[in-house]
Amino acid sequence: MSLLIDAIGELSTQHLTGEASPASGEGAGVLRDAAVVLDGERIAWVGRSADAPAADERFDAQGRAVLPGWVDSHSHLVFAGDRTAEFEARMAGQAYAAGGIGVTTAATRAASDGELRRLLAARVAEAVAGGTTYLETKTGYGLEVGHEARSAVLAAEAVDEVTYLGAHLVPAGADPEAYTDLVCGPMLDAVRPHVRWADVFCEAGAFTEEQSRRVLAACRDAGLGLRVHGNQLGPGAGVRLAVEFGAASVDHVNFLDEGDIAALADSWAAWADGGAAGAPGTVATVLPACDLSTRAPLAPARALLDAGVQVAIASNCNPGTSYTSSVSFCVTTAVLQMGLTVQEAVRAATFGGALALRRHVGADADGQRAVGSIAVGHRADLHLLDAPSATHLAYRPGMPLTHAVWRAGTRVR
Ligand SMILES: N=CN[C@@H](CCC(=O)O)C(=O)O
Ligand SMILES: [Zn+2]
Repeated sequence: MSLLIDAIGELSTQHLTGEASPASGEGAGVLRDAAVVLDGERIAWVGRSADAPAADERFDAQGRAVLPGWVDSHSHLVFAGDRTAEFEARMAGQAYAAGGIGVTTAATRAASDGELRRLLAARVAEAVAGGTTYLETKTGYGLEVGHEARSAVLAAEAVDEVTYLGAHLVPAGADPEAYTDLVCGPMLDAVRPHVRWADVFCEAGAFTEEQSRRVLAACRDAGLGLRVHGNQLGPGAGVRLAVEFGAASVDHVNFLDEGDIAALADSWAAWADGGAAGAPGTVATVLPACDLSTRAPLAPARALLDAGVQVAIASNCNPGTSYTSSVSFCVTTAVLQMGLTVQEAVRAATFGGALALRRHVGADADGQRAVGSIAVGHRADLHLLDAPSATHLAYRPGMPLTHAVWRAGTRVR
């Protein structure tokens, strides 16, 4: 069954320069008076409305804007409980500290499988309703072999990509070195069949550089892709470790020095913008909602882009630092407060997220279609705004602009 989405006022393709998009013949960026044909789960055609082929059905976009669905490459959705009191204390001037993770860990361990499954499904539904079509989430509120494995299993049922974050916090009373051994050994073995990625919170109050290095090495040796929570609460080793280990992404990046930015930029030196040649480097993932909720200095997204670093924007939805899955809100904030243009922010929240999850091109070894950009053969993940252009995301902050969402060719909102 094919569907022609016609009369699109503005189409943000975000596809790579040089990548085939035969119908349009244009490079990365924006098409006006456009149309897209979906065929099953894939995009079959992209181009001008006037040239659109016939399809089984037609949807009239009535001049509205279409973007790729948001690719949310950083969230922590497997949790129970609430941290309102901690948030209120923070708004009264208290600083965020990693220890709050322990509160959520206790509530999560106490929840039944059914309760966690219900909470997770509701959170995924909220994300989709806001235009997210591809979603990563992490373990990290189990912090014990059985509970981490349970979180991984439940996450794998509900989202597209699962990350093992046993190295989120050393549980109260545990010896840090012995806990790191557990994360690198029995816990990793239990979680491994259910996850594609591993992450470590390399920060004061969480895991030291040496402990983080051990976790990254063990998880790399187990065949997992790597990600790092780094430089969130202060300067530190997270960014450099991420680059050294070839991590796909380092996330937060609030406290960077020139050397950190140079290391990230160097990681992209061999990557051609065409995406066909050279290995991608380490994406810098910024989390604007988290920065606001923790009253942290905003991550230097503008400086990172100017240095040639590929940037992603993600929600970091979690009960401690960022209790929102609204990528639209994050994009708005990146434009209004981080100095990105609208198209830079849209790209970071679509193509950038896909790059951070290494799902940005073609069909990979898993046979999965590319996400995060609109090009022939890619997965048909589209976000139709109730607005004539993506600029309205920043021009009309906070307004409910998600009009329709297609995920793998199916209308989900
Ligand atoms: N920084 C580490 N982890 C989460 C917060 C987790 C929590 O406080 O519950 C984050 O990405 O912000
Ligand atoms: Zn996080």
